[in-house]
Amino acid sequence: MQIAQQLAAEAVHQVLTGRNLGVTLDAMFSRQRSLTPQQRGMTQDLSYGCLRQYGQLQALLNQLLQKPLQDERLRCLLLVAIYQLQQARAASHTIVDQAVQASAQFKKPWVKGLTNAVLRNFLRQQDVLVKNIDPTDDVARYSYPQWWVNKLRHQYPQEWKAMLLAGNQHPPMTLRVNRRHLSVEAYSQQLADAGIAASELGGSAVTLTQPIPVERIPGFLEGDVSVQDAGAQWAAPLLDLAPGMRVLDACCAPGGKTGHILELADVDLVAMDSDAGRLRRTEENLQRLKLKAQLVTGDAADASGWWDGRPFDRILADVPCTASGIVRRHVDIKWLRREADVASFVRQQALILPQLWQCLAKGGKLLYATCSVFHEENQQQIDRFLQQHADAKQLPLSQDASPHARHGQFYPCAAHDGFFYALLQKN
Ligand SMILES: C[S@@+](CC[C@H](N)C(=O)[O-])C[C@H]1O[C@@H](n2cnc3c(N)ncnc32)[C@H](O)[C@@H]1O
Repeated sequence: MQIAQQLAAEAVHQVLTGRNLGVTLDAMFSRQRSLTPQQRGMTQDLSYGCLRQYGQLQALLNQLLQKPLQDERLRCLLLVAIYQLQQARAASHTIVDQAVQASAQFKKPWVKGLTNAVLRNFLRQQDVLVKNIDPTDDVARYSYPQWWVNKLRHQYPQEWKAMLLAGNQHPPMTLRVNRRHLSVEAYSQQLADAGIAASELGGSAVTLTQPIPVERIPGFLEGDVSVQDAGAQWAAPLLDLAPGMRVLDACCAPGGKTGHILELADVDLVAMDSDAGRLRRTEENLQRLKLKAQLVTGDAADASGWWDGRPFDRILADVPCTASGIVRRHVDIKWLRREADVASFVRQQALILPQLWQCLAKGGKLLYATCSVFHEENQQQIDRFLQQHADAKQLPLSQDASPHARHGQFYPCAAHDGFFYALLQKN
């Protein structure tokens, strides 16, 4: 699987130069049409794994080098190979040989020798190298940027470590059963009949013990289920929907929560997003679920461009955010985000929220949602909004869905990603 090692190294390099991992892999796979599903799967596993542990891998590699490498692509190849050696899923000599051969592409006389020496030294000294990692080096210890560790340590003096570690786990595959089609119990039975181990998480959520390709999920193509993290599945029930309501799903794409809203109640739904491409994915999702909404392309920060003036009874504001709560699914976010991005998302959210508020009917409810764990985007944003809007009050959340939630902040844990929900009512 030399090709997977090389492609993963290239994908890691692309992420470290600022590109999104999913987009990078999609582009790679569409260029390399001859790859087998196994090769694609392995490329994905290696690039996700390497970025998940990047801080630690980097600290290990640095101990093995006498001076920093100038060639970033070579550095990424070594990081991927060290990750593979740590995982020990293939014979170590094969991993080393593949990396040595791959390093020939760098066309420098010393490079094969260096690759061979670094990786063989790693194998010989692995345990000592791990022990020698400086315990005060947070980046190496937790594999997050320093500013991220500092922020969480400051904002969550009790929980920060558990939150960082939860973000480094492999995410489970969780499904949402379309209860318009069948009950959770009936679907669990279908899974059991198909020999797929799973457990019910409450509400409409069922987690598979082992992730499987979507095409193999029973009833997926028929719209019986969708893939959605359990934390994201709280949004639609929190909206407290009733048939006939006029509902706005703002920042809806790719439509995970849009489908859930329509599964729960016969509402008149407007689903809007500024990204026309992502909105098409919302449309495809609704087609699969056989549900209908009015899809609108528009800027949530400027309601004059898309709102017809008729107030909404319910609004879901699933605003753009740092996505700091979902890093176990999107490992690249840890390395793509910069500290200054937090303030920039806070500014966007602060523009969107009052615009959506004016579209809400008196007595109506707006659910503000992020998939972030940073306070600035969450309760601090809401506190500022409440100070500026005398007609708004924050309601307690009716659902106590998770033992890992407090005051609307759902902490990332084994069962769900990190989310924040604030339910506001207009007086
Ligand atoms: C967190 S994602 C939404 C996820 C979606 N609600 C779901 O459950 O599948 C945020 C979305 O906000 C959209 N967005 C960002 N800025 C926006 C704006 N100013 N107006 C409308 N949509 C925006 C992005 O295109 C993105 O689709």
